Amino acid sequence: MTTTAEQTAESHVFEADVARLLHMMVHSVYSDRNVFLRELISNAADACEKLRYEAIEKPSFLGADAEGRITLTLDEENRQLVVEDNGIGMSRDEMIEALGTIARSGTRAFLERIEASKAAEGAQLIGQFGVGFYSCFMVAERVDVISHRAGSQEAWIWASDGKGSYSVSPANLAEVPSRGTRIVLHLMEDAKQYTSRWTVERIVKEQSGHVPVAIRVVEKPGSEPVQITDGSALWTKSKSEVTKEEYADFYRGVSGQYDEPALTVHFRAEGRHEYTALAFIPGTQPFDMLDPERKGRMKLYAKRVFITDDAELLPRYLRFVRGLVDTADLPLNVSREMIQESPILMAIRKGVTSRIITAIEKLSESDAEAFLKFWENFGAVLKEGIYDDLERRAQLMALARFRTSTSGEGYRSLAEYVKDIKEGQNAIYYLAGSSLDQLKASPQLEGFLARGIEVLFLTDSVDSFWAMNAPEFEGKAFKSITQGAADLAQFPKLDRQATQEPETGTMAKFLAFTKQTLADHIADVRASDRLTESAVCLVAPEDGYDRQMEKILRNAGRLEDAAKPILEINLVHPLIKAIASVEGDALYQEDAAFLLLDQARILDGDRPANPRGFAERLARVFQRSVQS
Ligand SMILES: Nc1ncnc2c1ncn2[C@@H]1O[C@H](COP(=O)(O)OP(=O)(O)OP(=O)(O)O)[C@@H](O)[C@H]1O
Repeated sequence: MTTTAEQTAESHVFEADVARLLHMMVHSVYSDRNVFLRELISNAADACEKLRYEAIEKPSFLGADAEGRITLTLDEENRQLVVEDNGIGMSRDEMIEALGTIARSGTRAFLERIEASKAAEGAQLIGQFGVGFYSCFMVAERVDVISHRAGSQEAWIWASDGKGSYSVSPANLAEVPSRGTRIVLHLMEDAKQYTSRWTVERIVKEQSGHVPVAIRVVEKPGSEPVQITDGSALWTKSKSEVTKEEYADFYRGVSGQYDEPALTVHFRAEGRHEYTALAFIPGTQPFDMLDPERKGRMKLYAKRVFITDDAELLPRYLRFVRGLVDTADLPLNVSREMIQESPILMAIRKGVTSRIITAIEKLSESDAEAFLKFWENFGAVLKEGIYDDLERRAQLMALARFRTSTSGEGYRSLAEYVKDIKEGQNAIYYLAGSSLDQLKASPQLEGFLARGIEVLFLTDSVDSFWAMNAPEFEGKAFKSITQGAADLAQFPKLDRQATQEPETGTMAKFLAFTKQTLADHIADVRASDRLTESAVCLVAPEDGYDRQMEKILRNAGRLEDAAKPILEINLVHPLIKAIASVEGDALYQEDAAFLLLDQARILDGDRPANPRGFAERLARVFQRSVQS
């Protein structure tokens, strides 16, 4: 650094989330420190690829130095490791943006989860997050980033000890690379092994052997560079030439995850469109998978030139897939915006989607255990396709697995449901809600359990949407058991003794009284055949939304006035019989009617509509029961 540069160094404070991430990294729960090298190499390779892309429009960016290159210089004496690339480089503003903030969505939620977790689980979470540039502070007590953006007449030095602030100062052009980024790691005492050629070479080959840019090592300052990987792109090889380990290494590089892929799909399409796709389904769930803002991360290459990772190469319901597509059909000088609308890309998207779904289908047939693990990780996202992708709806429904009233700890497919369906049953019954325990305790379920009729338990928020829209599976419509009439009378109860005919006269009067009393709150009161143990429950009217869908829409502020529900009453329940038999005490019966309604609300996980009124009525009824 020159004297002038030091004088003009500005100090900046890290954004709060960066400071938290750095703190965690340094006091680290994360034990595999080697990953910092992969993160830096991956950024360097991305920078080389971005340069190739920008140079299509501005060939002068390449000058006489066209080939992308990453150089690792080891300096044992000064305990330094330098990672240098001749890629696109960063301007001052880009540096401040990229190395002082975290742009990724879901970061705050991630940090909270990790801070609340135990050490071992935390380590795993960090792995899933993809620690990025900041991971170098696991091994370095100080980091200098010297960067020269292609085409710019300025270069900048970013420096930090990772403890809360960093400085940015202009660099002397004569002392910096003509283009690209040099990252100098001043290694901690206990990280000096990263100046050993043997160690570094081993880690690089293991973690980054297939990045598409050649990597060289300079054993000590002044030595000749030795190339250790050739930058040949793995996806251009044929499947038989690639080992499982090579695929796994490549997957880790492209996904930023540290696990094994659950499924690898690698193929070359020929004919109308020519392209190669290499796609992976991760073995574990990324921490931000359900984040609706989360983008897909399939990279698009054109003849091995990286174009963008923003090309929507897959439908949203496959956003957990990682990988790339390389095509010879796109002209390199096409703009990113035009790429989005290109018919070639649409054809590729269709082709890759089909191959991935077919691979998932094959997995479901060949390895039930692996498939269920996949389903537990990604089923909730894949199900969005049942709603979104009409063309593949039937295929996706066939893949779907569910907890049901008869599945126990296991899962059931819709085909299994239909195979075991009761004689005369025309619907696939479902119950939607936010937790399995709550669903299992639902009063609406009782009559179905008593008759041995299977009910799907739907706990993902996307479920209510597709279940309402999916017309049918193998000729059976989907029907929510919290909506409309249950029509269960035609199915005998498993335990026939339980049924008792209610006394119609008194009960009819009681039903009519309740209906009149609660008229402002409910659409109807009727005798229920879906209840066996509970006294009451609420269901939604036949047309409109079911109870869960109403809740989702209301919580999202998208439903002003929910339809009035229907109160169903179990006429053989001792409580109902007792209340109905108290004739001539209108105030008591009115209190009881309101309390029954509130009880049904509570059973649905809601609160009494008027807590004060509820408390007063409850007090009166208690008092009466003690006095009488
Ligand atoms: N060698 C480099 N050359 C140019 N830009 C770089 C370089 N290293 C980092 N950057 C910039 O810094 C940003 C932050 O890097 P970081 O590794 O933290 O996250 P990322 O690469 O965006 O995300 P991920 O690690 O999940 O892929 C990069 O997106 C890039 O813009």
